[in-house]
Amino acid sequence: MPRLAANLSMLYPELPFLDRFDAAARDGFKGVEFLFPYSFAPEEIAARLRGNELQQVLFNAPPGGADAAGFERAWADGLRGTASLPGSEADFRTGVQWALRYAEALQCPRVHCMAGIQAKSTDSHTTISAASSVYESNLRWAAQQAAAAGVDILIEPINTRDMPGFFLNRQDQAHAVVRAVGAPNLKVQFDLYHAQIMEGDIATKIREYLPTGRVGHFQIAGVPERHEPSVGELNYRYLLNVIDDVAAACGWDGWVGCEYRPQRGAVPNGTTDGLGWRP
Ligand SMILES: O=C(O)[C@@H](O)C(=O)CO
Ligand SMILES: [Mg+2]
Repeated sequence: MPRLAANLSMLYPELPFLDRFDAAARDGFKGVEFLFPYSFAPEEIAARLRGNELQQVLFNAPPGGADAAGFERAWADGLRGTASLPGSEADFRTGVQWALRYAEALQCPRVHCMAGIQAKSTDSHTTISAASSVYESNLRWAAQQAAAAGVDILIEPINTRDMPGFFLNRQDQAHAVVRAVGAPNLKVQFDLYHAQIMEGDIATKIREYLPTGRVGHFQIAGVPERHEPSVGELNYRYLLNVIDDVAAACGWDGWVGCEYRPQRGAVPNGTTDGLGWRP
């Protein structure tokens, strides 16, 4: 079975963030991921990882803004990354620099840079081509900065129902960007939940894309409610087996993030009680 990481932004919602590391370790997870660490000192998080013998496998660069308070405000204001936003290049670079400092402190090998939500425009062709060119040049710069630290930069296609206007929505679009940028440490974060909503045919896409070496990470959740993978229309056992088989054949050695909202919500032990789906 692929290695499963607990997503601490979504799992254990009944606990304060720092206590979620202890809970994940108690539940047998060896890896964790989350969206943003910036409200906490890197040393505080590193201590939780060390104390629980957990690996940090992924987190996100800031969604926008220029400092820790600004990052929180940006998310609350609806910013979902700046990588494809013309005019936000300075915030993008500041965010990547913050992320790489945390990645070093947490010994985390992957940072996800969200593409961002495009402003509505009457001239959509010009908007898309300006966004594409900013996106590629920002990602090229980020990948260069991250290479020196041994970190992969990830991009994630996200479904337009949850994030209307988000720039990156499909696997083929993401792989085309990675090919165009041409940096070996720029990879795709293949979230099966978003992919099922946008395009389906998930097993075929795993078989198509994983052997390319361009997939850096997977995430799973049930569709459409984003609860436990066992709830909903995806056959997650079959899909985890497909990942396992293809990974063994091509030597892929990554993680699958459990990025779902527990069906029982924020009740005590709701996440733990819902973990029976794990193989
Ligand atoms: O799928 C998601 O929502 C996350 O992986 C993310 O990074 C943005 O919210
Ligand atoms: Mg995801």
